[in-house]
Amino acid sequence: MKTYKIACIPGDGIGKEVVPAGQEVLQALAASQERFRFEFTSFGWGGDFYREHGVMMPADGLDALRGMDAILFGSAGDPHIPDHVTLWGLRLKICQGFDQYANVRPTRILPGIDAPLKRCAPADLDWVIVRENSEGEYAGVGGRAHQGHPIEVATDVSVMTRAGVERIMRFGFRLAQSRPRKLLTVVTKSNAQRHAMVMWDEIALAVSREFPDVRWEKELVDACAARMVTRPASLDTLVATNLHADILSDLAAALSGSLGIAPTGNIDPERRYPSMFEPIHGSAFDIMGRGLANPIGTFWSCVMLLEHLGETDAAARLMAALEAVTADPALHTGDLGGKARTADVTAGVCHQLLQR
Ligand SMILES: NC(=O)C1=CN([C@@H]2O[C@H](COP(=O)(O)OP(=O)(O)OC[C@H]3O[C@@H](n4cnc5c(N)ncnc54)[C@H](O)[C@@H]3O)[C@@H](O)[C@H]2O)C=CC1
Ligand SMILES: CC(=O)C(=O)O
Ligand SMILES: [K+]
Ligand SMILES: [Mn+2]
Repeated sequence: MKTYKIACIPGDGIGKEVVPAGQEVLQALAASQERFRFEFTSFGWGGDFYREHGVMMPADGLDALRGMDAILFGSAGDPHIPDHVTLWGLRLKICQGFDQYANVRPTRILPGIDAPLKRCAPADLDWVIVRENSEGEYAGVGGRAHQGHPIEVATDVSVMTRAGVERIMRFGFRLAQSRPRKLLTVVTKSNAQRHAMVMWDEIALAVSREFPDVRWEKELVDACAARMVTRPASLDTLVATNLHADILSDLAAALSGSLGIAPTGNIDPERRYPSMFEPIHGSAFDIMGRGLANPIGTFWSCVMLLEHLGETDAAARLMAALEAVTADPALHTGDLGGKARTADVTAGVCHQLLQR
């Protein structure tokens, strides 16, 4: 029997609630079959670690993760530490350190979920957003000088490289090609951003020639946001920059019912390093520590983790189990208008798995 080594990094806030829930569900899945087992290693990195050691994770933390088959992540973000310190000290350190350049964010309206768009049937919203995850607006390049003085200056420079854009475009086209509609929307802003985004468009055109069977189009990001609301069925696969896709994917999650359902994979497509799976939401300061967090986004991220490991049957079983749970309004958490707690939803999914 195979053993997969999984690193669990709950991080902060509701990450500490949803990652253990994800582990419980993966454990139930493993117990229900004979093909594989999991060996979990938990890392207590994040805000508490920062208070004790002055850093979000140890300097050699990446070495501890390097030999893992995958990483299950919660959230970086603590109410008492600046957000840029927590995010850069943990999540971005891992994403950049392991060059997880493709961030994949599927969105669907799951069974039983009351999504907010009145003219959008569940079948009308089935998207995957591919987010560039290594450079662009979150390259980390910039600086601040003369702090507090009237002449203070601060920059966050968006950096795009030909290599970085080519690889994410190729990933986006390949993903679009693997989906039934073979349709890719390249999100851009090349009217106002006249250098890097123009290169982005040119590279999209060049890479498109490698995929003659994929229909593709360009859409400016502002219009794309509107189109997600007015014509959701016209979209399928999207590729966008780090910042654009960050914002569009929270919108996508909300349009599908809640930020609490949406999953993501921070993928190294070349498999040089472990990939990292997490719900797209953050620490949710307003509900943390109370057992109210929706764990579905984490469970769906576990489905993506299993697909990445090549365990497609197990992934499909877990997806079916969590869809059976969303179909039952008695198992909806507060973000979905229900009264269930994290533990109820988790028990519900485990129960489904043991039945299947
Ligand atoms: N990948 C990561 O580590 C991320 C970290 N963050 C960090 O998290 C902190 C809080 O950020 P916010 O902007 O407030 O975003 P957030 O995603 O934590 O919360 C936004 C809203 O959605 C709700 N929500 C989110 N996930 C939920 C769930 N699973 N169940 C029920 N309700 C849920 C929250 O209660 C809140 O009202 C910040 O420090 C931010 O930097 C934010 C996003 C991603
Ligand atoms: C940090 C953040 O908002 C994200 O990873 O989506
Ligand atoms: K997260
Ligand atoms: Mn985000």
